[in-house]
Parts: sequence; structure tokens; C-alpha cells
Amino acid sequence: MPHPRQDETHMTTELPWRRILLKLSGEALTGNAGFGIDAEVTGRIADEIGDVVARGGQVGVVVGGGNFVRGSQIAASGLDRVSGDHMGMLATVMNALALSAALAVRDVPSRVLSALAVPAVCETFTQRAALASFEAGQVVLFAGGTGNPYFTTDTGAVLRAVEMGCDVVMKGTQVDGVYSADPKTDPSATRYDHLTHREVLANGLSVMDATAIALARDNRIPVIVFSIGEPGEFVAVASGNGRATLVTVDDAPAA
Ligand SMILES: Nc1ncnc2c1ncn2[C@@H]1O[C@H](COP(=O)(O)OP(=O)(O)O)[C@@H](O)[C@H]1O
Ligand SMILES: O=c1ccn([C@@H]2O[C@H](COP(=O)(O)OP(=O)(O)O)[C@@H](O)[C@H]2O)c(=O)[nH]1
Repeated sequence: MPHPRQDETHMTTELPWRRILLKLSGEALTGNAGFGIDAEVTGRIADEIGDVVARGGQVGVVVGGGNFVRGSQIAASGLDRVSGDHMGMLATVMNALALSAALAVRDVPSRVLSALAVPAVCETFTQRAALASFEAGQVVLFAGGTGNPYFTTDTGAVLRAVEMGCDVVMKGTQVDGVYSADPKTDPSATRYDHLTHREVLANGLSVMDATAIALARDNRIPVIVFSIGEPGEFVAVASGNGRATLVTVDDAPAA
């Protein structure tokens, strides 16, 4: 991992990454119920985000919506996919509002910007507004994924990371890294410390969707996969430690 650095404003940060895009799965906000939003769990994540900000990090968050609804599940039940995806994107808005509220009670300033316009509830995403928020020291909560059906919040996370000039995407998910197979279904799966985007794609390692990984590869954005369910792990990973898989660009010519 890179060493601590100075940013353009010469503000020293003790973190190896200056601007971080944290992708949180919707499930990250659920407690034992396995559905919806658990205040305690959401508060613990807000604490960790506040901790990273206090250490000099700029944090943008893309939240998923899978704790409420996924468009593919709606489609599987025989309903219209696009309506399902709209419902999924609205679920991400709910999660972003919950996280914003949890940050507010901890005096961590944040701003919710949604790619799907819901003007009575939050502001609509523009690159300019988001960059201004980063510069003002706010945590930027990107809701609504990409704003388009048939996409995922993983792709939304990489897209925002590219647009915002983030140094890294950190995917906080249910497992502690990328494995040779899905560890939830294959107990013999082995974990990688380091992979390239090309290896993730070539081996069909589906911890993140292929569109998202390809976009990260094409824009040379490293991706770190870690367990958000493990208390303290976001702070550890953002500090260059922790248990995670680091996915970086392979500069070798294609075979
Ligand atoms: N090769 C793999 N390595 C790690 N996890 C994998 C792999 N293949 C599938 N998975 C599964 O992918 C899940 C994360 O993907 P996804 O459900 O899209 O996450 P999220 O909801 O966090 O966006 C993990 O919980 C894990 O069960
Ligand atoms: O750009 C996007 C991002 C998300 N979604 C919808 O929102 C749901 C929730 O997002 P995701 O499944 O990525 O959430 P996560 O698994 O991270 O909780 C998806 O299933 C899609 O239905 C969408 O249509 N476009």
C-alpha cells in the first residue's frame, strides 16, 4: 500500500489514501434482523467514518439498497424490472438518509446527493456540488447508484470514484476479501491478499460485478474488498492495515 502523503493543499494526512470512496452494501446497515436499518449498526459505521475523517481522510460513500429491495428480485417475482430497479434506487436513498442522520448526531458534516432526483428529500447529484462538499470537509453520501436501471451500486461506486478523483474504492461487504470461489457456498475457497483487475475478471471472481471492475481497471482505480461487519475494519483498512484483498492494475501487456 502507498505511504502517507500530503495532498495538494499541503494538509498532511496520516492515511495512505487522501480521498476514499467507501461502497457499503445495504446489508451492512442491517442488524440481526437481516432486513432494513439497525440504528446501532449504522451508528457504529458512522463512528468509523468520523474516525477516518478525523485522521485527515475525505470520504465519499455509495450505499447499496439490498437490505430493502433489489431490482432482480422484483423481476424474478414476475414484476417489471425497471420498476424494481427504481425501487432499489429509492432504497439506497433511504439508507443514505439514515447514514447522514447518524453522522449528524456525531457532529460529522455530510451531504446526501442522489443520482435519482428526489428533490423533496435531498439534493440531486452534480459533480460540481459533490466536489465542493469534499473541499468543505463534508462526507458525501452518493445515493441512487448511477441513476439508471440495470446497473448496480458497485458500478455507481466506481463511477463516482472516477468522477471525484478518488484514490481508492473500498468495498465493505459481508466477506473479508476476494476468494477463489464464493466462500459462503464453497468452504474450500482460499482468500487472496492481492489481485489485479484482470485476474478478477478472467477468473470470474464475482465479489463485485464485472462492469464495476472493468471501469476501475480502465481508470486505474485500486479496489479494496473488506468486511464491513467487522468492527474497526474500515478504519484499519483506510489506515493501510486490516484484513482485505487489494486489487490493483496490471501493467503487463496482455498475453
Ligand atoms: N470470489 C469471491 N470472493 C468473495 N466473495 C464472493 C466471491 N464470489 C461471490 N462472492 C460473494 O459476493 C458477495 C458480495 O457481493 P454482493 O452481494 O454484490 O455484495 P454487496 O451486497 O456487498 O454489494 C459476498 O458476500 C460473497 O458471498
Ligand atoms: O445504478 C443503479 C444502482 C442500483 N440500482 C438498483 O438498486 C438496487 C440496490 O442496489 P445494489 O443491489 O447494488 O445494492 P447492494 O447489493 O450493494 O446492497 C439494485 O438491485 C438495482 O435494482 C439500479 O437500478 N441502478
